[in-house]
Amino acid sequence: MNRVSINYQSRPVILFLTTLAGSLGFTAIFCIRSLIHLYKDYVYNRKLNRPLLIRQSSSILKKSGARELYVPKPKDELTLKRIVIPKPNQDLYALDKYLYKNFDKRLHDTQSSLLFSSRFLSQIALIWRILIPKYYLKNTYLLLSQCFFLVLRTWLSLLVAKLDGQIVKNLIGGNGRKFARDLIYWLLIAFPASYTNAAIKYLTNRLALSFRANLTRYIHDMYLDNKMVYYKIAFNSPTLVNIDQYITNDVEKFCSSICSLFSSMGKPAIDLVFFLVYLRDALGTGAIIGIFANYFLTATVLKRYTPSFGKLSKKRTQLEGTYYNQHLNIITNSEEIGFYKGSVTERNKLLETFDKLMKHINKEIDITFTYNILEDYVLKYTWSAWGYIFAGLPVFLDDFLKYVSGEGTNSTTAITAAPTISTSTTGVTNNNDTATESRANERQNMRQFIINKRLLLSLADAGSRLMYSLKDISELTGYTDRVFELLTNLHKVHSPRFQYGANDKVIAEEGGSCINGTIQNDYRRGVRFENIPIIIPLAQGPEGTNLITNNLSFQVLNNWNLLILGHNGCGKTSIARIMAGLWPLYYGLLLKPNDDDIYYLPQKCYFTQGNLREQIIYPYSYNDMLEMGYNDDHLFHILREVKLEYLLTREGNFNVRKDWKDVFSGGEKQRILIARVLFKKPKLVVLDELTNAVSTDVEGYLFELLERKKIRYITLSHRPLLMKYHDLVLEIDEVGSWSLHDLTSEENLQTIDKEISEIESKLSQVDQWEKRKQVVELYLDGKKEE
Ligand SMILES: Nc1ncnc2c1ncn2[C@@H]1O[C@H](COP(=O)(O)OP(=O)(O)OP(=O)(O)O)[C@@H](O)[C@H]1O
Repeated sequence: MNRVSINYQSRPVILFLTTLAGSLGFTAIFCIRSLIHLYKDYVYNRKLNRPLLIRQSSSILKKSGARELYVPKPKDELTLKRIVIPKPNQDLYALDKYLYKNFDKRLHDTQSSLLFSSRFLSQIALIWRILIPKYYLKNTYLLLSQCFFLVLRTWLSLLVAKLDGQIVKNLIGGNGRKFARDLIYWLLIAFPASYTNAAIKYLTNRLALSFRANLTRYIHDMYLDNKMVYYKIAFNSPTLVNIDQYITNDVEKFCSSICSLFSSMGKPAIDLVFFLVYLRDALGTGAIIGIFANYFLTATVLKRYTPSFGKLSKKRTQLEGTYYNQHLNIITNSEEIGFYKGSVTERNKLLETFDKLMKHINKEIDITFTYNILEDYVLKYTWSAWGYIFAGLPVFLDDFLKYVSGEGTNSTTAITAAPTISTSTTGVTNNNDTATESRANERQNMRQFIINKRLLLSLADAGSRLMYSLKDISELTGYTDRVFELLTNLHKVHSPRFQYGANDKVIAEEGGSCINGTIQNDYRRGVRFENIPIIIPLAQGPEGTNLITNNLSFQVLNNWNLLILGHNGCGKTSIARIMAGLWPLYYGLLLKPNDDDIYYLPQKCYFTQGNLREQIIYPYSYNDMLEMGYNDDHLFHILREVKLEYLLTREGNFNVRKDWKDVFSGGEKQRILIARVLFKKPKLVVLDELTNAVSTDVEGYLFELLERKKIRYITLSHRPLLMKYHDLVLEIDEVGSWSLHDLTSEENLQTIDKEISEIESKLSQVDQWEKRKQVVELYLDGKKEE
C-alpha cells in the first residue's frame, strides 16, 4: 500500500510549526517574567522585619509626585505587592478642558476644528486621546497585535477554503492517499486557526481592560483631587445624579463595547476585502458588482429600520442606576427606616422604580423582536441565497457556453449528479478520452464550486456580521454619550473658574465670573472675615439666597476660641463650608491658616470602610502614619485621652474591620472624631455640633482637652450653654443679622453668667411645666372615667 507523503514545506506544516514555536516562546517569556516578579516580591518582603510594615516612600517617588500603595496579596495577607500610581498630569486636564468646553457649539460651527461632523465620531475622537494617550504604549501594541491576528485569521480562512475544496475533489476522484494527506493538513492548520481565534478574543478582553484602566484613572484623578469635584458636581449637574453608575458601569460597558466592536467590525471588514479580491478572479467583476449592490441595498434597508438602540440602552442604564441607588439607600439607612417602620413606603418606592425599569426593558424586547425578524431574514437567508447563485454562476455559465457551442452536456445533471456518478464509477477503467476529460472537468468544477461556495458564504457571513454591528454601533453611541457627558461635566467642575451652576445670564452680568471673593491662605494671626456674604450656590449666583447679611466681618486671633451661635438653618455650617472651600466666596476677603493647619469635623460623623486604626487616623493611611513616626501605642494613648481605651479591649485589636457607623454609639462616634483631631494636631479645628451626643461632663472634658493640647477651636452650635468654653461668640439671629461678643471682658462675663443662669432656670421651669402638665392630664383622664 502506498504511503501518505507529507510535504514538510507546505503551508499547513509551516504554519503549525511556527504557531507551536511561537506559543512555546511566549509561555517561556511569561514564565520568566513571573519568576522575576516573584523574586522581586520575595526580596522586598524579606526586607520587612515585621508583618505589614511598610517601607518609606522613596525620595524619587516623592519628587515625581507619584504615590505608592501596598496591597496584601490575596493568598497571603502578609506578603505585600507594591503598586506605583503615577502623578496626575494636571497640564493634560487643563488642556483637555478646552476640547470639551463648547463641544456642541463647535460641532455645529462649520469652521470648527473638530475632525468629524458626526457627533458620535467627534466624541470618540476626544475619548480616544485618553484610551491611547501615547502611541508607543501597551494599548497600541495590543491594538496592532489584534490587527495582525485579524488579517491572519482571514488568510487562514482562505487556506481552509482551498483545502476544503481539495478534500472534496479528492473524495470525488477517489484518491485515498491525497485525501488522507489533506486530512492531516486540515488537522495541522486547525491549530493555528484555533490559536488565532482565541488570540483575537484574548486581545479584545485585554484591550478593553486596559482602556478601562486608562479611562477610570483619568476620571478618578479629576473626581478625587483637592478641587473636591465629588462634592461640587452636585451643584452643576442635576442630571448626573447617579455619578457612581457612570464611573463604574458605563465606563466598563463603553470600553468592552468599543473593543468588541473593533473586532466584530474589523474581522468582517478584512474578510470582505480578502474574499472579494479572491472571488473577483474566480467569478469576475460583474458578480462582485452584484454582491456589492446587494450589500448596499440591504444596508440601506436595515439602517432605515434600525431602532435607536443607543437611546434605549442609555435610558435603561439610567433606570438601572436609580433602582440600584434606592437599594443602596435602604442598606445605608436600614436602622433609621427600621425605627420609622418605613418598610412599606420604601417598598412602594422600589416597586415604582422597578416597574418603570421593567416597562422599559419590555419595550426594548418588543422592538428588538421585530427588528430581529427583518435582520435574520435579510442577513441570514437572502444573503446565503445570493451566495449560492454567485457560486453556481461560473459552473452554469461554463456549461451554458459549452452547450451553445455544441460541446457540452446538460449542465444541471453534470453538477447535481456529479458526486453520485463519480463515486459510483470509482475504480472502473474507462478508455474513452472524452469521458475521462469530462470527469476531470466535473471534479474541477466541483472543487471550484466548493471553494466559491465556502468563500461566498463566509462573505455573506462577514457582510451580515458587519450589518449586525449596526446594532452594536447604535448601542455604543449610547454609552459614548454617557461617558462623554461625564467627562464634560468633570472638566467643567474641575476648572478653577467653576461657577457652581450659576446660569449663563448671571455669569454674563458679572462679566465672565460671578465668584469675585479673595481667599488668602497662610494667615498666621488666626481667621479673618471681611464683608463676606453667606450665599447658597445655586443658579442665581450671588443674587441667590443670602443666609446672613452681606457683610460678615470678624477676626479670631490665634489664642481665641470662637462660638458661632444661631438657630437651625441660619447658616452656621455654611460659614464652615466657605472656609473649607466647598462653597464659593462670591465677594469679600477671607484670611485663614493653611488647609493643613485646619481640621473640620462635620455634623454627620463619617466612618471610612476599613479597620479600627483607619477610623482614628482618617484621612491618613497607615503608610502615612508610619512615615509620621507614629505607631499603634500612640493611637492607644489617644484613645485613652478621649476615654475610649475600652474599645481596644472590646474589639480586640486595631486591625479589626467592621461597619463602624453601626458599631459605635452616638457619643462614641463624637469621641472618635476628637481622637482624629488629637492624631492630626491641627492649629485650628472647626467643630460642627460635635458634642451634642455626649454628656455635659464629657463635653466639658473634651473642650478642656483641646485647650490643654493648645488646639484652637471654632464651634458651631445652637446651644448657648457652650459659651463657657469660648472667648468669642458670633450670634446670628432670626433675620440673618449677626453680632460679635467678647466673652473675656468682665462685663460680658457677668452678662453671660446671668444669661446662663436664666437659661438654666427656664430649663428647670420647663421640666416643672412638663411634670405639672402630666399630673393635670392624669387627673383629667381620671375624671372622665368617673
Ligand atoms: N446644597 C444646598 N442647596 C440648597 N440649600 C442648601 C444647601 N445646603 C444648605 N442649604 C440651606 O442653607 C441653609 C443653611 O444651612 P446650614 O447647614 O448652614 O444651617 P445651620 O445653621 O448649620 O443649621 P443647623 O444648626 O441645623 O445645622 C438651610 O436652610 C439649608 O436648607
